[in-house]
Amino acid sequence: MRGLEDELYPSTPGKVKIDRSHNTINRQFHRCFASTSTMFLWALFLIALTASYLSFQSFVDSGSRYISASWGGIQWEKQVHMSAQVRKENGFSVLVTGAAGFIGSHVSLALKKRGDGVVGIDNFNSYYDPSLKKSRKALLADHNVFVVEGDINDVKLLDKLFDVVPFTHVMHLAAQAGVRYAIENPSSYIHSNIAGLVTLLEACKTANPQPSVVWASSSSVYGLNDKVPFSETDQTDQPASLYAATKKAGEEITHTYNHIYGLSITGLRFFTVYGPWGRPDMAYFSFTRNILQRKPITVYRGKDRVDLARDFTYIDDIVKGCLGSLDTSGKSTGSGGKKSGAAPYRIFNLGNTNPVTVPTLVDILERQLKLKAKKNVVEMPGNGDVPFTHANITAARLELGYKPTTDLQSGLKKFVKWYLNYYGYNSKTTRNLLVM
Ligand SMILES: O=C(O)[C@H]1O[C@H](OP(=O)(O)OP(=O)(O)OC[C@H]2O[C@@H](n3ccc(=O)[nH]c3=O)[C@H](O)[C@@H]2O)[C@H](O)[C@@H](O)[C@@H]1O
Repeated sequence: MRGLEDELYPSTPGKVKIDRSHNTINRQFHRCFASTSTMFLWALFLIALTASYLSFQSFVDSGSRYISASWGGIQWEKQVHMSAQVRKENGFSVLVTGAAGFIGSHVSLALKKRGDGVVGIDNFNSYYDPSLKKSRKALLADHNVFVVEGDINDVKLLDKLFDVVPFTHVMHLAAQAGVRYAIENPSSYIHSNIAGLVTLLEACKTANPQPSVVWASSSSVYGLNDKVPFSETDQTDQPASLYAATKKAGEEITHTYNHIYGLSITGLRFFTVYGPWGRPDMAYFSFTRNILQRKPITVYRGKDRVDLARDFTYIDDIVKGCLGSLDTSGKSTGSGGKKSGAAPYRIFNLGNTNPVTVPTLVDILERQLKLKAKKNVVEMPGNGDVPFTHANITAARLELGYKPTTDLQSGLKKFVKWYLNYYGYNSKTTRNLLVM
């Protein structure tokens, strides 16, 4: 049997000339020494191998979730400058975080179209297909909006951005979204929704001038609240998911920065936003995909066979609410990290005020796709979901002029049209698919 020592030498007979003239003691000493050093070398080799494997793994992991991109340099600064240029009197220069995301891309485009300067930042993580985010980035580039690839936890990057542009506003939409995914990956919610938020607020507080901050909270903060419709003054201390808990924490954290540093803060509780360029992880999107691919969909149902319901809100209505919030945000009062007076702190529901059940959502999609869904109806798992949401939007109507105008049927029609076009269901294929 060949030992470790033998493995280091060629096994082909005749290739090594063995010197048999040594005496036995010498030979034994040599063998013993050689075998110890060989084992030592092997151990070193194995340790090095393991270490490089582990570091490669962590590189792959971090790379796929938060694509590390390079930034900086004259050309880069020029792009940031150009993108931030304001093209109307009293226009804003807005830093939009999560700009390659669903809501972020729509808001960025709307701001740019009305003459505000916009710079985006997005980490292009792989929570859902990053190619969709890249397509949104390309669309924004066509409209002269530059999206910086980077993470809101990158202090140096944020400082650099505030150095290059004196942003008047920050529209903070970067987040780890998704209610049920928190079971699988809790730390990503802490990374983006807590640590990232604090890093961003630190940069805002130190910036001179301080920007006004409008940011995305969530209807999920109402958690197990059963008083309908949900009002901003209702209790929000019973979150049903870690996602909701991080959004609720965000409301408290932003309050602190408003109180201590005089940052103007507006938190928007979005209610299940849907529409073209949407998020593939959401029910309306994944149902559409599966129905078209003739795959089954899972429809959750509440206790006692009660249907779940959501106050589904169309993206264009949400964009109007975001712009209205920026327009009415009022100024931050601090400078150099010090507050010099009270600044606005506001929270608004942005919903549709017309909850629709999940089976009705499926019915509408079936009609629009002209295909029957293969439904698996199962009891809602205890993984963070809530049975229904319903927004009271009185405050947003009064203060932001917010008035949703798109019902679920019309909104889904626009979504389906976009979906078929984006995923290449050309008219011929679509005609084939449109058979019940
Ligand atoms: O309003 C909000 O604040 C939240 O809205 C959505 O969360 P959710 O309402 O759970 O949206 P979906 O994941 O699209 O689910 C909609 C409904 O479909 C149901 N559903 C979802 C997925 C599925 O496979 N089957 C199914 O029946 C859910 O239980 C829920 O009742 C977003 O995913 C969150 O990021 C956002 O913060």
